[in-house]
Amino acid sequence: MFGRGGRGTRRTKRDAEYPPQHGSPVSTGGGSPMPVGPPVPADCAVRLEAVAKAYGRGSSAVHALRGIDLVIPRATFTAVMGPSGSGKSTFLHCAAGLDRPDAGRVLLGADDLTAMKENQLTRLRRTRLGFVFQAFNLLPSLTVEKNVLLPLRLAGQRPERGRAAEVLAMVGLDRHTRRRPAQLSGGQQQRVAIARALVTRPDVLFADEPTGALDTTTAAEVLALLRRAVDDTGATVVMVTHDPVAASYADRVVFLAEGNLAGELYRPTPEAIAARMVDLSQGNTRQRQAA
Ligand SMILES: Nc1ncnc2c1ncn2[C@@H]1O[C@H](COP(=O)(O)OP(=O)(O)OP(=O)(O)O)[C@@H](O)[C@H]1O
Repeated sequence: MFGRGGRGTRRTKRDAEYPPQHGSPVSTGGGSPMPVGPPVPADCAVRLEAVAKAYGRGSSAVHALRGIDLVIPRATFTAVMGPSGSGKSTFLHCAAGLDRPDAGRVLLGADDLTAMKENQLTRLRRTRLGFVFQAFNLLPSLTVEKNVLLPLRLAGQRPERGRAAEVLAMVGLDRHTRRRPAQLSGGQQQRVAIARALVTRPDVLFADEPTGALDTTTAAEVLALLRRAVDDTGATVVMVTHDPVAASYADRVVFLAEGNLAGELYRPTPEAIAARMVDLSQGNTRQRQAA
């Protein structure tokens, strides 16, 4: 199993390197109207360029994302936060190729997701991305091992049992390979989901409220696992959360408000994140009152 590093011991050698001090900015500057940006840095896992997405049309359109420019470096843990309705889910769906932006580009490494056909996108999601959701989404009729091997089967790769054993050992569940999901606790099910997301060695693991259904102690174990996946295996994790404590496990917290980037914090405390969230929520309330 990954060690139980906890939040007190989670900093690594990357502390000296991230955020970058010179060149290769992490935010790309905001507001560039052109989808053609500077060359993609070699260590860039995901890059969003002027990404915009609206639901509906005309005066009733809801502008969920209003031109997001963001670089997510490899082997980093990014949390995405913001008030309800600020665009977090839309951001995650666009960044992970689950939804198409109306404008702008999303690059996974050097590959432009927004230029891909649907079948290419499906293949890319199966082979190069991992997903963890609040509701675990395990198949109840399959054993733990078969759930973990499923992405390899779907990607047309050999379902190597050795690889399943490896990722299940990472998450501390190597003795539970033959159980069914219903025979596991919620925290254990989420650990299986993390093993499943890591089995293909994805370029990026996207997590949508991964601790939303867990108690505080179990949530801390799951977050420590995500942290260790970054620190020990060089995974790149992007996580949407409402929880400042969960977000404090990340290297960087990116804030959204009304579909715009609204700042970022590096290696913040839960208190600093909560304070920023209060500011953003009050801003939202003031804007609603002024409207
Ligand atoms: N399918 C849809 N049709 C119409 N409007 C939508 C749709 N999906 C999202 N929206 C709207 O887009 C905006 C951004 O939604 P999104 O779900 O991305 O926000 P969020 O920050 O994830 O919210 P929450 O924290 O409440 O889950 C909201 O105003 C929402 O009502």
